[in-house]
Amino acid sequence: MTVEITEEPKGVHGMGHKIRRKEDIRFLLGKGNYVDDIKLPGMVYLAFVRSPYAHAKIKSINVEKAKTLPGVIDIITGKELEKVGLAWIPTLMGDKMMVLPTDKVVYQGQEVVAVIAEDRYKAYDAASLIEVEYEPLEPVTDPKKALEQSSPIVRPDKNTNLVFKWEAGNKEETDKLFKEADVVVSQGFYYQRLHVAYMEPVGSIAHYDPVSGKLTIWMTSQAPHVVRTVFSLVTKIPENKIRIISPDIGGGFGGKVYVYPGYVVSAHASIKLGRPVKWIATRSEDMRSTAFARDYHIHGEIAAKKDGTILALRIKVISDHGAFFGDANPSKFSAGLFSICTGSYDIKAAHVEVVGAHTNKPPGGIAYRCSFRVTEAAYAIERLVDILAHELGMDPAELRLKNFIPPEKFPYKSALGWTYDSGNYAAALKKAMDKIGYWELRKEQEEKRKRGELMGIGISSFTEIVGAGPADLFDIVGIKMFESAEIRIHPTGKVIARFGTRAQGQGHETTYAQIISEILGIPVEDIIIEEGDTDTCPYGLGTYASRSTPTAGAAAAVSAKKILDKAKKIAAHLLEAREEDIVYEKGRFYVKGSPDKFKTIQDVALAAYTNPPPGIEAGLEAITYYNPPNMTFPFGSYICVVDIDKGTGQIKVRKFVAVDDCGNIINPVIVDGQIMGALTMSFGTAFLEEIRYDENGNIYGGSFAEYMIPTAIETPKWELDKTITPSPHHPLGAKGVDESATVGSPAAFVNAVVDALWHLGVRHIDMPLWPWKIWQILKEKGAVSDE
Ligand code: PCD
Ligand SMILES: [Cu+]
Repeated sequence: MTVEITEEPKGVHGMGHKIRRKEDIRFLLGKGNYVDDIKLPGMVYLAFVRSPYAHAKIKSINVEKAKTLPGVIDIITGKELEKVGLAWIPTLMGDKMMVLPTDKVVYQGQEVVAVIAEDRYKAYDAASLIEVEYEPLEPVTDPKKALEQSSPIVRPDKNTNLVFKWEAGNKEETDKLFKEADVVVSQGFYYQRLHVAYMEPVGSIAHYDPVSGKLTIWMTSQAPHVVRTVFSLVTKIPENKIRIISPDIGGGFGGKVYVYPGYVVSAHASIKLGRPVKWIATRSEDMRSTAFARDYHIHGEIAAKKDGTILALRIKVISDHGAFFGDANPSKFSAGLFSICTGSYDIKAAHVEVVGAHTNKPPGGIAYRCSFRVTEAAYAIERLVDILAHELGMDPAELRLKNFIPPEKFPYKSALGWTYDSGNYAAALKKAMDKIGYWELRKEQEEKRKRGELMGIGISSFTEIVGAGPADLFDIVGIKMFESAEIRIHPTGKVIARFGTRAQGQGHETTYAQIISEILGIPVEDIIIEEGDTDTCPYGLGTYASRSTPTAGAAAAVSAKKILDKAKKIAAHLLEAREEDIVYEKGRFYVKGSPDKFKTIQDVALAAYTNPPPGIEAGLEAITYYNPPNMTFPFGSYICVVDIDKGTGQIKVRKFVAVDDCGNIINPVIVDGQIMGALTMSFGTAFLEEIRYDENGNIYGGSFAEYMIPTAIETPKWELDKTITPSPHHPLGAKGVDESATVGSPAAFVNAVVDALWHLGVRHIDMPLWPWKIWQILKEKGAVSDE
């Protein structure tokens, strides 16, 4: 089935309707309920002393002055946590991480001592009075150096900086094809370290009730259930005595999957003091110490025939994980889903090798809008394909069209082992080319080049992989990656539905309601969606990696269908007919042949409680734990046009067309909003953002003064379009979409800039493409104009 997109809601507002987000009223009126909005009686505040060094021994901690400051309640060190077994906790990747250090610090900005005081200001004042004596140690910030024999060792509990070695594919076959190839293109790329820079910094309020023994934690978490399980296992507090509530979240973008020391220390402090303890990171604390993204040193090679047929792909990566291996990947995938790097192309063989290293930097490596390292993969293949086209003197669009997996080959088994569910790559690229007027632009470029003007066109035809995932392949700390949906219809036909996911701005309150509405014919206004409370919601793995629609969306559809089955029986009873004779059409049941005499879903709901048929239990509800049979593979083609100023190196993105395909669409405005947001974020990646460290481990880019995120002023106009290739296995034919544009677009930007400069002998420039970098290159190539 293909869902039709409609402007005007048809009444019940099912799938494909451009309805406004239900949750926005609350946000627009300033009535959102974020962690920092919550104020409990008797609440106290926690602040951290943080390390100025990237690597240092802690010689002593003197808290005497701080203790005497009025309003200070308690001071907690790593030694205290060690006594209760909380100085270290497990990470989601099977590593462990320090909550507070006992002997040495391993990155700048690391939490060292916690202070609890009557208010936030007193807590920070007291923190500034704590004297920590350090003995600086030699740090290592370059992952390549970290892997050398002579490197300082980051971790006190390990004797190597090697985190893992991981490979996929067929090395022999790949090497053989490389030998037979007419052309081999190779290139190094550094995908820089980024911060997700959500609006709301991370935080928590822990509230331990000594009478009931229940620990409630409000937490900025994208995955509250998993965090509860881990907390229970670590603290030995029974899981039903821990309640984690993720209230409204001001953006997560992968950064809130991680478990931060503040969550753990606030919980410990609340248990110890018997009072609610609030911890909210400041903006710069958040930028400096919470999970980063990317930091991949990629070396890629692609082998092809003279006519442009791609044969094989070989990629080696060194990934920088900082002090702890804190990615939130499924446990079998040390390098996430990087093995999607064969992209949209029919490539015979491929081999990938990823080596992870510890450095004296904050941990993380979370999926920042990347579905587990898919961003890095798409960037690598889309840059390589573009370089190959330029090297062969072929048009980059034509080279892509020649090598795309053809529609008839789906389901397609990739050289690195994924089974792509559906796709039509040529259709998306051709649509983008038509929309932007590709061939005219190429002509314009040629003419401009003759006049010495710099104009570039960049394409990216990416394939995403989202919807983790089939439970036999995917787990987080051993918990299988299913997803849940519980739908309950009250006697008056009003609905509450609860999920194991947790939106951070994606609009689930609207789209999940649309899915239920689509199947049960109940108006969206009558459906309340609840997420993020582990006491009330069914167990789920959370929202990240664009998995909610593929998994929870599917679970909602299955639950709604279960309800429909029961509703039919009740309708048959009410209409005094046989169940086989009942016809169902969006919210109405009637006996075959007499559509005028019908019962509505609301009539049925009432009867479910007041007049259930004999032998059928009362109530109308269903729950599903959905295990997806496969991932979904959204895709798209993006084309970017840039003009470069020869005097300043300034780049202007003149035009950007994005054609996306996420299968059937639940809410077209939400999907477009998501794509525009993700394009804007990647515009920041390509042109502005980077977190860097010097060799002493000092951070650059640790505040918004140095870390430039795009504002409305720099952001180009995005022109969007769609093709629709439904997923064959998803009950609604939908695929995830949220990360597509961050996955797909960085290569389009860089390809456009390099395309403008290729004739000057430029093959690659690492992001961010700052004007001074471009200007320096122009100067080197003798192309700067003095005008
Ligand atoms: N076909 C289709 C698909 C989809 N949709 C829609 O859209 C949305 C989305 O979805 P998805 O794709 O499934 O996704 P999710 O899961 O929900 O989400 C997640 C994502 O999401 C994004 N987006 C956003 N937004 C906002 N506002 N905020 C935030 O935070 C955020 N984040 C980001 C990220 S980063 Mo990661 O975590 O890194 O992994 S991942 C991610 C929702 O509402 C839904 O329903 C529709 O409609 N249709
Ligand atoms: Cu992601």
